[in-house]
Amino acid sequence: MRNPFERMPTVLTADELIDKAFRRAERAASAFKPRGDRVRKARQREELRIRTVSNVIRDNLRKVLERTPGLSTLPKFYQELVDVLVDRDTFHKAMAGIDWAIRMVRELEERYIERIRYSRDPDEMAQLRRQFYGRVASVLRDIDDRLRYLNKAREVLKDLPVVDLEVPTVVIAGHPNVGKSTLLKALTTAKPEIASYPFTTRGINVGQFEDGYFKYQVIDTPGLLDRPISERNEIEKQAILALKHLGKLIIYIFDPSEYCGFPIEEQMHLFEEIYREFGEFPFIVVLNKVDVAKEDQVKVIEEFVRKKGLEPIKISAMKGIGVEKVREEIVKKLRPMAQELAKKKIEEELRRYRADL
Ligand SMILES: Nc1nc2c(ncn2[C@@H]2O[C@H](COP(=O)(O)OP(=O)(O)OP(=O)(O)O)[C@@H](O)[C@H]2O)c(=O)[nH]1
Repeated sequence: MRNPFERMPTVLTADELIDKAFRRAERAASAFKPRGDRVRKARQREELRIRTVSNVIRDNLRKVLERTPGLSTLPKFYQELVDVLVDRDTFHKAMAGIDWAIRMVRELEERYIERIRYSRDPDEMAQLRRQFYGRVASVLRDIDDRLRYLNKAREVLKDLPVVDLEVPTVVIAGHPNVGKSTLLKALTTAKPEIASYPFTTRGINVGQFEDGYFKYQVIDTPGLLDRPISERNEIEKQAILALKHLGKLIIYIFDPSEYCGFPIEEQMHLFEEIYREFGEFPFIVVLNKVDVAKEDQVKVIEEFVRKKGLEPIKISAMKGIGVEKVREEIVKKLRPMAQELAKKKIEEELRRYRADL
């Protein structure tokens, strides 16, 4: 499980990169012991400065290009989130700007080295080298806006949630305090990992369990599927939509006891919205806190859910009652997909293995 932007390096501003390269060049020049007459010595030293500046800058920029994934190669889930966070067009222009700068610096390096080689005057060589510095600095300043944009983008992108896209995933929905994280903890064996998620202050909880053959992932999304979608702004809506590329099954939790602080009516309303929004997905409906809920409260919701053609599962996530049933239901609904994903993975490995032979 990895964040695709995990390896993206910090992007220095033009001035930071210029400083770094010039300092490195001075250090190299002062440690260097050239041989030969005065003219030869001067030439070697200036060449070294130019090569060092060019190498430091190009290495640094190349690393940014190499370690930043192409946006269109990302899985759909990440693409949707990236679109919420950064402007693709600006992002691509910034990357193209870096590519241009690398080529320009290389070209200037060759041009000025050649001119220094033809010179026989140490003062002129120093002047040429200073000219080279000036030209390089101006190339970098030309792309300063783009470098700054990429660094800002990096800061938000490296916080994208880390989820396993190769494991069939269940997304838990329902009002705050209905028991979403308690159910996640009861369902999954591992301690849930907290992954950050754009536009939520609390991050999403991710846990996994196995049925003996395959793995399943359960995700609790505080702040996302716990209040009416109609109240969200466009950006939040898109962050919610991204979940469609991740989850393949929704567990909706009701709290008939109303201890969560939301009346049953309101919970039904939220259910309707989420059921409509995620209509293409299978749903498991859970009635939690049956240890404290009143019989008539449970009945009202049961009837409401049955009218939708769904059979609710009564549980107490806290006491572990009914949790096994929920797990069985998840497996029943997602197993074909788990099989399919496992098959694909094996085929992929086989293909790679054959290609290596
Ligand atoms: N009596 C009872 N209380 C429960 C049960 N499940 C959860 N709770 C309690 O309900 C409260 C809320 O549970 P959480 O699991 O934090 O709820 P949540 O939906 O994850 O809440 P948010 O993270 O705010 O969205 C906690 O105090 C739990 O102890 C249950 O089955 N019975």
